[in-house]
Amino acid sequence: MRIVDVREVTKPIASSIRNAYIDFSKMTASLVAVVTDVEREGRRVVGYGFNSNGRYGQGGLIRERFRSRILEADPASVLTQAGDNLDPHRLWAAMMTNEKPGGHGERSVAVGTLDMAIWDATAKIAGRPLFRLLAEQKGVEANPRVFVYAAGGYYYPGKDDTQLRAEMRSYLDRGYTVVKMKIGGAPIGEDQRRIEAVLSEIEGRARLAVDANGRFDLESGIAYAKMLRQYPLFWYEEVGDPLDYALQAALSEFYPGPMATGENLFSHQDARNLLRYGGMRPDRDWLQFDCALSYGLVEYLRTLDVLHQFGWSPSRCIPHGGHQMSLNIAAGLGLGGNESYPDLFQPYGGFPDGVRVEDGHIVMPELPGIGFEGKSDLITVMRDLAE
Ligand SMILES: O=C([O-])CC(=O)C(=O)O
Ligand SMILES: [Mg+2]
Repeated sequence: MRIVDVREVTKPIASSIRNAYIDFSKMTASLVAVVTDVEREGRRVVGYGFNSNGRYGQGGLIRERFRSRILEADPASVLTQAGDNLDPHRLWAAMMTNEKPGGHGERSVAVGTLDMAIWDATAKIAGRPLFRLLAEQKGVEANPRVFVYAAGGYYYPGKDDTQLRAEMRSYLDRGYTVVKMKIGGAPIGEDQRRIEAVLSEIEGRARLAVDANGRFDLESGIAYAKMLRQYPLFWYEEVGDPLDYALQAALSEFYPGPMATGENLFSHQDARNLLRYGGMRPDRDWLQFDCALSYGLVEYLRTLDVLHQFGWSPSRCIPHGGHQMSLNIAAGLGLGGNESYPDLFQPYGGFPDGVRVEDGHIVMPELPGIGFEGKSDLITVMRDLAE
């Protein structure tokens, strides 16, 4: 049993949307395939992965460093002890050979993308849905019913409050009970008007989260906190620079409601610093680390260990990214849910065909691997790469 090839292609996921920090006019993502020599049900097992929106494709790093480390590793050294499957932990160690600690930048995205494909292959070789495999490995009960919320509410040219309201209403009509919109990309008075427009549209049917995408310094973060705290928001997200833990800690003095952050922290060490120094409150705040940007599930398991040490429940995690990988982690390991972008980043985001959101939850189908084979538009693009 061995990995015979690793392929990467960088795909556009561009759109005209804008958050408080970046526009997505040139956004890309890496799609990767890990090709094995194993056959299951008459088909070669190929694991697939991709990175979440926001950090661009990582073809250069994957092709120049990580692909060759996987292919050059002694095949037996990256299998389980019994030799009956790939071992994602050993493959992770092979990928990270000769990498210095710290500086968790783009490299964590490249490794996270490959790690997704490795876990997909591993679960397919085991013939199980990944969430079942993860629950079994951890000795816990899987829960295939997962909370999901609808992220959108971006700024884009020509969009007014009427369109914003219609967008949010459409998420409610599709079964969501929590919706998210962007703030910090307009003057505070304008954002307040947008928030009130959305709140009056969804009143009684759903809750609203707002996301500043790390735009604010302490002073504007506090000004927004004072404005926002009069509304019953689901959360106030990524207020300041992701690595400015002192800012995050100071904010909690001005914002008693739930806050969320973590999508731009890319290692368990950074996550630990957030818990050590960021003043995050385990009874109400939310952690959004996204394995597809942060060295994958092997690293995410370390992050969950850190959470445990600091007295945090995995149910406080609702990852960024809207991909099926995090849905599997949520269902298998008891996370609080997952992000979803109902109208963006297709075909990568979303759910297998036929999965519907009901009362803010989906139910995972029993598909081997991550479940990409159940999403026809996605698996078509994937198979173009490697089958
Ligand atoms: O707009 C983005 O970069 C995505 C984002 O923050 C989110 O989904 O929370
Ligand atoms: Mg965000």
